[in-house]
Amino acid sequence: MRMPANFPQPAAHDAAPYDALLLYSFGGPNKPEDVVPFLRNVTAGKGIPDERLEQVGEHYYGFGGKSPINEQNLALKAALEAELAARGIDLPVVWGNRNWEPYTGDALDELEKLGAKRAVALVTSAYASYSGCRQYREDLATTLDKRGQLGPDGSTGVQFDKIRAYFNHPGFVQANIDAVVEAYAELETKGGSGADAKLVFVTHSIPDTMEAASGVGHATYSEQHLDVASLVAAAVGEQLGHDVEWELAYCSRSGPPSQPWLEPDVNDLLTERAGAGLRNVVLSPIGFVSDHMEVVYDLDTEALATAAELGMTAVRAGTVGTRAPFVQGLVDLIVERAGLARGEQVDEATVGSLPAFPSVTPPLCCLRRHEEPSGIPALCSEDMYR
Ligand SMILES: CC1=C(CCC(=O)O)c2cc3nc(cc4[nH]c(cc5[nH]c(cc1n2)c(C)c5CCC(=O)O)c(CCC(=O)O)c4C)C(CCC(=O)O)=C3C
Ligand SMILES: [Fe+2]
Repeated sequence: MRMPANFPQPAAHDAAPYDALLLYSFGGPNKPEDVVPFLRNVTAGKGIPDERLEQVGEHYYGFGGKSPINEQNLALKAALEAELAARGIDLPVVWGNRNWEPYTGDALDELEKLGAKRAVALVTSAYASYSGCRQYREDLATTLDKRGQLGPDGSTGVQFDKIRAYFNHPGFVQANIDAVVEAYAELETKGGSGADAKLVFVTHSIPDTMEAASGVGHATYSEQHLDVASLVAAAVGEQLGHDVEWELAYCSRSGPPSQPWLEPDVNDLLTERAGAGLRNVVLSPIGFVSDHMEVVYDLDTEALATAAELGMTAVRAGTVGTRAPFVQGLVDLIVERAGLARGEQVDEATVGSLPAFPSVTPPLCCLRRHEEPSGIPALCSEDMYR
């Protein structure tokens, strides 16, 4: 499939009816004392074994107790502000996180200070699953509820809409293509051979139950990744002038060993392929929008060490971060969502074989487990209790 060199740029638009943008992320610790309370926030009631938590804590301590995620979100916020300003769109950007400061509630305080009545939310997760979709929508509803701002009909202090899952938006895909092409060049400078390299896409593993539940009303989490992967591999192959063999692998599994999660783990895949003679690898972290802890630890520290032990030449491609096609694409998505909110016909740009995902999610969309409504309300859906 051919990717457009320049995906279409809409004319400058108003973002009405929105009066603010919520940049909504995961959060991460800023210093060693934050690590344990942060992990408690993340894992509240999720049955992650203590062993795993200690391990994950060590990953953070190895980086001075500080995750790169907060600075990256500030950089994304600045890039979004610059792109909005360049298009003449007056939309203040407010940042909030599910698991660390500034918390969702801090963002709601700020939105109130701005006098915002209707905000559009952008979550820093490109794919739809419980972790990247409903969990954010539940957190928003729960936080409003605690403030007495969630009415039984879903009416809220500030009203929220959300941009759709953007894994198949041309901006996100183009930014990944650019990053992978650069990684192939880097592989050559390290003495590797791009023509012999395998392109290994990597994303966050999730439990099989969460994968199954991610497919209500749309393709599942892994199917979304496979679509992006095949597009990126084909476009990279075209630019490099040779076929690119690729596979999808997973990282950052947690949970008890008895619980099945998506596989293969990236380290296991590398080990197996090395046995079959593979010597050159490009890792492309398509599952992550920036270089946060999973990327700098699970890939740069662990997977690259595995590759080195196996005698491979390996490089890790960049994440989309603040690359221009990605940031421009996000602003296109905000403009698109505003058009939908105004009841206009809009062009929902996509690439690949999957349709644009719904921005108002259908009932039972992206539950943690199949067909088990959690009883937790979730915003930006057709039915907030399902
Ligand atoms: C799909 C997915 C994304 C990608 C989408 C997205 O980007 O949002 C993501 C992102 C992130 N996950 C993060 C951190 C953690 N995730 C954990 C645990 C879990 N993640 C899960 C899934 C995902 N997680 C799941 C199914 C669990 C099991 C518990 C549960 O069912 O919820 C745990 C607990 C310990 C552990 O088990 O690892 C931690 C510390 C950070 C912050 C990193 C930083 O600080 O830089 C980020 C961005
Ligand atoms: Fe996670």
